[in-house]
Amino acid sequence: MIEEKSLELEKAVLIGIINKEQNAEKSEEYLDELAFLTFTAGGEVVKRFTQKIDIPNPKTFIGSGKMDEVKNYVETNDVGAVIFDDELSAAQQRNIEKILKCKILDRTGLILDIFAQRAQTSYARTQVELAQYEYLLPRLTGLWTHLERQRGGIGMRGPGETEIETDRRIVRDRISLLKKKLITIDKQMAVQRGNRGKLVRVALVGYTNVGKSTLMNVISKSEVFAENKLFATLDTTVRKVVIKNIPFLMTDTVGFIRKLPTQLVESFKSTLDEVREADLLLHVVDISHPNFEEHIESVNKILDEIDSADKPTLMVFNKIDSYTHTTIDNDDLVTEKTKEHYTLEDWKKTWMSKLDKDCIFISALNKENIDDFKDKVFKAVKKIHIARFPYNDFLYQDYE
Ligand SMILES: Nc1nc2c(ncn2[C@@H]2O[C@H](COP(=O)(O)OP(=O)(O)OP(=O)(O)O)[C@@H](O)[C@H]2O)c(=O)[nH]1
Ligand SMILES: [Mg+2]
Repeated sequence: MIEEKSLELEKAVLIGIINKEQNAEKSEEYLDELAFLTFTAGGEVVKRFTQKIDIPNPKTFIGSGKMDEVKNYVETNDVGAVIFDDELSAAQQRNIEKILKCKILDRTGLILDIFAQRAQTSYARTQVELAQYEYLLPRLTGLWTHLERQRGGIGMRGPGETEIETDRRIVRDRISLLKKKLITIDKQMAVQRGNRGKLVRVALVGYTNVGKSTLMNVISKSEVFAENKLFATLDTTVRKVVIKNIPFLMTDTVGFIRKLPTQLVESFKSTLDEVREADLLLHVVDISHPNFEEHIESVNKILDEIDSADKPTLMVFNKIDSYTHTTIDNDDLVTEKTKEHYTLEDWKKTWMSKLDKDCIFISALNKENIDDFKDKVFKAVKKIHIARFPYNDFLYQDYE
């Protein structure tokens, strides 16, 4: 496992940009998420910098004036890591490292670091390690190019070149070894999934930290680890659940995030197969999060990438207990009603008109509306169960 970029108890500075796609407010929200990621990785955010730029500087991402400002801060405040919200090229990362003389991470690197810290089973560790090497490979090339250029011309094929080649070869060998290892595990997992028989499979999906594991624990009386950090779950848990008289399988798995690194999506293929092979998705949403609609979009995008967007889906709006909204005074005739003024009832109406019965509002923590939730899951599972076991529907006589 490569863990050289661990952020344990480190002072960190965040850097984001403001441009046509993301205004100052959006940029701030993205940095909030980056701060939460940093906290999850064990770091402490001491300062944020933003810069208005449409086209990032190809050499240093941000402009030189801003870079001076950051450098000044980093030097006087003993900062250990500078974290960019956007993906840096290998060259940019190297250049910035030279200027700031501290650890430079981008969002992808940070997420990989969290996954590395949190992977428990050897299976999850193998998947993360593969993703880390895939991320490292192009950067390894970049790591050396400045030396190549310095040496220049004749004699360039000296030890530097050999070293890069050796390093690259080692990494490539490792990648192919890990891939082989994963193929073997994948096969075992596929057999395991096959052994589960024809039971209906339900998968909890959703953005990270929305309460999937908490809901799993409520429904299945299991004890999946849940906490207020991102990516608490990396491994998949499958439990047999019985509601009324139908048994089915419920899967809790890794949460999604905006711009989930492609390396991770690929190497977590087998974990995501649980989602791909599910008959029914429970898309859990944290309605108390100001960006929950964007979270839904990110999740849908990833579901689309893994060919699972068309599955029967129940939208589960969780954390209604902590939902808050801004109110407009009765005598205020100026303020326009926007989404931040929506009451929970407004949201219910909005989503019910969009999805009809395929949505439910609950609190997994306070067990609010859990009976209705179970009822909806039961009905959805029953529909699939009947289609699968057509001669077996006498089982449901009591529950028509
Ligand atoms: N207020 C409130 N908090 C909740 C509710 N459900 C879960 N939480 C909290 O939200 C946090 C995240 O819960 P998890 O169950 O770990 O979320 P998850 O979706 O499994 O997260 P990952 O595994 O990291 O993707 C924990 O601190 C929970 O206690 C809820 O209904 N209301
Ligand atoms: Mg979880």
